[in-house]
Amino acid sequence: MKKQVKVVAAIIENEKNEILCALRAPDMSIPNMWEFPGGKVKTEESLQEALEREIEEELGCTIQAGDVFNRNVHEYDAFIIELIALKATLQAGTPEPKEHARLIWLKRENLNSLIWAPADIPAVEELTPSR
Ligand SMILES: Nc1nc2c([nH]c(=O)n2[C@H]2C[C@H](O)[C@@H](COP(=O)(O)OP(=O)(O)OP(=O)(O)O)O2)c(=O)[nH]1
Repeated sequence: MKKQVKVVAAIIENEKNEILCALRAPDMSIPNMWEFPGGKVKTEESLQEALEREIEEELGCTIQAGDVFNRNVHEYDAFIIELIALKATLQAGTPEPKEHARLIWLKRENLNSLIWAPADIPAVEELTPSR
């Protein structure tokens, strides 16, 4: 049976209505694809606690994690992911790519110019204006 992982990811929007996008590094799993930063939820953690911890570790800044925006179950070749995207707001510090290859802020209408990790597509679609 494939391993199942529960992953939280942050939809962080700045004052210019841009959303933070992160490029996975060549040495990460699912390499060279764009994602919303975050990571695996530990058993004792709430979704919000997990996301706040992961963002501190990965981006070196403090966020407040809010409500669930999108949930998607996706089957990769090697594992099954439950990807839970939460809205989040920056509280302190500036996001820096400690593990990612790059970070960029993009307007919603430009999100689909990136190559996203397949599990992220429903969240990207929900964020993207239909016309
Ligand atoms: N953080 C994050 N991970 C995502 C997204 N979409 C997606 O498929 N993933 C996958 C990539 C990873 O395999 C897994 C999250 O693991 P992680 O970011 O905690 O990375 P990790 O180093 O702990 O895991 P791993 O590389 O050892 O598998 O979920 C996303 O939007 N954000």
